[in-house]
Amino acid sequence: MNTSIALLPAGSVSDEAAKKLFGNEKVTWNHHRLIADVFLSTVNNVSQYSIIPIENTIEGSVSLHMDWLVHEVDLPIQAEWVYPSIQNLIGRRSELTGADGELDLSKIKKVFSHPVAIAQCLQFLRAEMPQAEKETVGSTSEGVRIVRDNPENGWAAIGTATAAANQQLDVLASEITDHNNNFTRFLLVGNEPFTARESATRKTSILITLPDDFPGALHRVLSAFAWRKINLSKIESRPTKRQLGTYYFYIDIDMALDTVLLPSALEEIEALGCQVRILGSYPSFTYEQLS
Ligand SMILES: O=C(O)C(=O)Cc1ccccc1
Repeated sequence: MNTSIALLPAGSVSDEAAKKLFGNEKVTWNHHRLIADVFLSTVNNVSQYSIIPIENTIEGSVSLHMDWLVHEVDLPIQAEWVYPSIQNLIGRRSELTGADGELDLSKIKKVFSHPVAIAQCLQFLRAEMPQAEKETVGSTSEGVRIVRDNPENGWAAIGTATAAANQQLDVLASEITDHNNNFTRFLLVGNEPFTARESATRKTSILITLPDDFPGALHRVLSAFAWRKINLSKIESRPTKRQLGTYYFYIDIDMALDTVLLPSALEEIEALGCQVRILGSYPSFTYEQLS
């Protein structure tokens, strides 16, 4: 049977990244306009896995997606990998040329894209088309589709060169992100382990909620990892959504859950009165590993 995978629409960064992870595997792609539906497809057993962009070099964590992962669903992380986010300005050149026949970006009235893609290109937009309104949509490819369906409005989108080609639009400016070396970290979530590829690197993601009124609790949590020489690659606090000023900590650990020292570290943390939720223990792939 084919593996079925829910993800954002064809031509999105997620779509390109997904093809990199799955290579020549036989896969059925279930595309959705909204990330909520990408998650729900696996929750409802329509897909085996969902593909979630979770963090970006420029923008940091994608809060909406983190919130879905933590609060709305209970889908273990089965793999993570990184993929470059190369963004382009896309539209109809014929609609945006001046009397001299040159491309005139001051004719652009509105730019559509995913909020993370807009955030990656803010300086470019400010310098090149300060007049343009920005409108966020569910994915970069959705923005490109809207521009395709609405000619003669002076609209443009930020998206992949694949989306521009798919929708027969022009790349007006390529590689427009404000910083080079811009990568996005993707998660594969679902109930089945990912076995299509092997990686020597494994990671474990956990959520920790500290007990109330325990001065130094975070210090004690961190020292449970520190004295065992367990490396953490990320720690981020996010609101619990229950009361203003209460947080949980999202922690990525550079180690598989069954590595000797990790279970005892987590036991020590629970003994402090912390709640520990395991989000997954999974292989991690660099871009080079997938190329
Ligand atoms: O909208 C897309 O193309 C996505 O896959 C989400 C996204 C947007 C910007 C950078 C990385 C992922």
